[in-house]
Amino acid sequence: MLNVSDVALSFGGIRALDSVGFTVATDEICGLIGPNGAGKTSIFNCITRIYQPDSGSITYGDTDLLTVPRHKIVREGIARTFQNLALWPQQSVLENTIIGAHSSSTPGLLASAVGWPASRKAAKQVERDAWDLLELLGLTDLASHPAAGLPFGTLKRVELARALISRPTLLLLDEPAGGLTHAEVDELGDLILELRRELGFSALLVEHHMGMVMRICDHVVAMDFGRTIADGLPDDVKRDPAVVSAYLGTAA
Ligand SMILES: Nc1ncnc2c1ncn2[C@@H]1O[C@H](COP(=O)(O)OP(=O)(O)OP(=O)(O)O)[C@@H](O)[C@H]1O
Repeated sequence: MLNVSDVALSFGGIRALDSVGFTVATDEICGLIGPNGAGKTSIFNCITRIYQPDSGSITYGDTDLLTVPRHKIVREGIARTFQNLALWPQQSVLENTIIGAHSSSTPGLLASAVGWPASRKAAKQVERDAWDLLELLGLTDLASHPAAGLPFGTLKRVELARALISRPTLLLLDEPAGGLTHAEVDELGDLILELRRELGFSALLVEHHMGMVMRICDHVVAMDFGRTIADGLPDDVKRDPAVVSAYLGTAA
């Protein structure tokens, strides 16, 4: 499904990625782990077209993603969440969710502004989808609450709703457990598994929280110094000597 092959990327003299390769199969949750600076965010940014690799290939199904402009990546069925959340503080939970549809909905914003019937119909459908998602995420009661002032764990769920409104087939999750308490991390892990069951998608999960990675991932890829150093079942990758040594001698 997602196939990353031999990807290299440099920033001046810094080799951020140096031959990275892995695949994410349909309906699979794939964890991407590695110490700070290993290149995890850089590979995310290559997949979402923020960075252009120097060499290598990234395909999704039959599509060569390296030929897709950044603003059209959502139309390929790919959506992401952000480490530092990408929400509009003054907008409501419902509005923040609907915003995620605007890069993918047709007709677009211009047609909506003009008020074409087809666009009004599409807008109504998006709103219905948003309500369904809020229910699934336990956010219905907060639909009209501004994002500002909501607890961090709740904002993470709004961020998930914003990404899922475009009905992605591949969800890229950038450190979703960051800043959460242990109990919230467990809840989030359960929620991601439930969302996958209900909606059906593959996910690539960049995460430092090893407990979450081991619990919800079907498959784990480990990186260090811009290279893929291990790839396999979570328990096998956790015990891999190269992974243990990358985490400075402590078990990952
Ligand atoms: N825009 C940039 N300009 C220059 N160097 C960069 C840029 N982005 C990343 N790098 C460098 O590339 C390397 C890989 O960084 P990256 O952020 O991809 O690692 P990471 O595994 O996501 O780390 P972390 O877990 O800390 O988020 C690092 O040496 C980093 O300093």
